[in-house]
Amino acid sequence: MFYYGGMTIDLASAGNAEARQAALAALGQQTRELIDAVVLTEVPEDEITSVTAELAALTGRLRALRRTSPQPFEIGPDGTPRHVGNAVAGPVNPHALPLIIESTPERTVRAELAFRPSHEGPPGWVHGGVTAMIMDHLLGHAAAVAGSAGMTGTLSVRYRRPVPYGEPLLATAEHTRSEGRKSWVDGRIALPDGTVLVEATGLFITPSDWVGRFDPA
Ligand SMILES: CCCCCCCCCCCCCC(=O)SCCNC(=O)CCNC(=O)[C@H](O)C(C)(C)COP(=O)(O)OP(=O)(O)OC[C@H]1O[C@@H](n2cnc3c(N)ncnc32)[C@H](O)[C@@H]1OP(=O)(O)O
Repeated sequence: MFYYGGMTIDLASAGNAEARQAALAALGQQTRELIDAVVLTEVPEDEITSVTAELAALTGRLRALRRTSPQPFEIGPDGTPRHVGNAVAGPVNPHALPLIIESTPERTVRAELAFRPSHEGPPGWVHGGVTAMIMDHLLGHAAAVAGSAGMTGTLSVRYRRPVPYGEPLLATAEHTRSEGRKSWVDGRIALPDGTVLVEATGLFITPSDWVGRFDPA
């Protein structure tokens, strides 16, 4: 079942929805590769102009039919959110890394990741807004798997060291406490040797009309 713009949709009756999502995910990945190719290209100007014209034609083909509502969203029985269109974790969204998040039996979360050249901020390093976005999402995911799915109320980020792109990193987060609809979550992005690069703390608030709707089994 998917929660979709206020409706619940039964996938079995949604035809080949999974095959379509797989095709969209492949398009998303190809587009990520395109973005990095654009950022890094050194081809001659006439080739850039030619590729730009081809991309304009391709864009027109995709625009021929457009959806007008959000992509489906669901929270699985273990509290894991799934939102294929999400800007951080959605496989069909080329803006997303995508962040692939695993939950531990203790309901902490972890994600191995590598930023891309298109995430550059300071020359040679990842943009601080991009790492904050990753932290926001991972902390929100940790709140959800702890049974406290909510919207970000506040996010505090401490940038301890510059973050490289193109290198394997590990992001982790854990729910620390809840009071009513408010939940606090801590997280970090670190090098494989454990050196912490970014630390974050977030307050997530469960909107009143979500209470009980997304409780994990
Ligand atoms: C669809 C299901 C999704 C599931 C999520 C998992 C997705 C995966 C991960 C995705 C992760 C990415 C996630 C994203 O990107 S979420 C996108 C970024 N965040 C937003 O857009 C949030 C926008 N704000 C709101 O929607 C509302 O203001 C919220 C829902 C936050 C509260 O509105 P609500 O009407 O419910 O609140 P209330 O007035 O009854 O107050 C209640 C209590 O909270 C306290 N308070 C209120 N606001 C703040 C604040 N900003 N800081 C500190 N405290 C605040 C308030 O003092 C009170 O405390 P107390 O007096 O009781 O002590």
